[in-house]
Amino acid sequence: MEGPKLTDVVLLACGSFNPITNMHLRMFELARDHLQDTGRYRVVKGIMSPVGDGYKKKGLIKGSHRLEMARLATETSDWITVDSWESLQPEWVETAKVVRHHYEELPAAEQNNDDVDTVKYAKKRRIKENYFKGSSHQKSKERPQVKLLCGADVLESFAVPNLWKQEDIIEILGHGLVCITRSGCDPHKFINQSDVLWKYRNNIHVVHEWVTNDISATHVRRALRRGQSVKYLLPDPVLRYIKEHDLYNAESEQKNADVVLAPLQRFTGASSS
Ligand SMILES: Nc1ncnc2c1ncn2[C@@H]1O[C@H](COP(=O)(O)OP(=O)(O)OP(=O)(O)O)[C@@H](O)[C@H]1O
Ligand SMILES: NC(=O)c1ccc[n+]([C@@H]2O[C@H](COP(=O)(O)O)[C@@H](O)[C@H]2O)c1
Ligand SMILES: [Zn+2]
Repeated sequence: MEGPKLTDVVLLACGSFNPITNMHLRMFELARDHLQDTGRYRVVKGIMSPVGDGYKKKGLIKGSHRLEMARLATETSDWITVDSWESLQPEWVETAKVVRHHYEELPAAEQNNDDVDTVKYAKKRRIKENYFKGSSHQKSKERPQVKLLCGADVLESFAVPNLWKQEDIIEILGHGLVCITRSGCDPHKFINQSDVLWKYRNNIHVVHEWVTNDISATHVRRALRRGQSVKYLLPDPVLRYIKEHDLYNAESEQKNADVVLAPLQRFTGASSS
């Protein structure tokens, strides 16, 4: 007897990943379990998309280093990949456009082998096999859904004036969003208080992280500046890479210190001081 038809989903996480931490990786595992536990979805792939340097966030180190650390961190995963498209764009790209890009590009990308720079070949083959195994879209040629994966702080940032365009929020919610709880945030309350989020509430999956994990990249950078240990907060190969290139110090934290964050610049017309 055939079970219910599963909807294929690709999870897309956008962020600074400055640097990538174990919690960024856990987010994918938590989200996949949650979606698959509903009995409605099959998660075929995870994509991590580090933001470009044009985002201008304080302390944001070069995209090439953040990409490489993300690649090192995901080497042992057979379903989480790293994509460089966003970080290679000359200017900061709205997250809605990143979701659209992956939604439009995915089937083509899966059918040719030209993204070997983002995933090593053997790993790419495993992901491709997984992607097509028993896949509903293989027969129907249906595109998988691309759902944005984020922490509750990003969801709550939707309310920050001039940070997000309303039409972008609607486009993202149309695709669907998976939100991981984070200390200090109450996504259910936030959804209840926002008319637009309430309208799309069935497309928002809130994943409760019971083993509260407060790792933040800010904490990791601060500890590194102070010469404190960050071992076990991020994968060993990432830590080795950070040390080898001396990536985080007082100087790197001052990057973009006097610059307005790109979305605020774009949506208010503000510029650097
Ligand atoms: N501990 C956590 N719990 C839940 N979500 C998290 C956690 N850490 C990061 N995220 C999520 O991961 C994504 C990428 O986040 P980001 O690169 O900003 O990491 P961060 O740890 O929040 O860094 P920073 O402290 O520099 O803001 C965001 O969606 C963010 O909400
Ligand atoms: N309007 C928008 O599309 C918008 C605004 C703010 C942040 N973002 C994205 O959210 C992510 C947030 O990252 P941080 O939490 O590291 O700032 C980044 O990928 C950034 O591009 C998007
Ligand atoms: Zn953050």
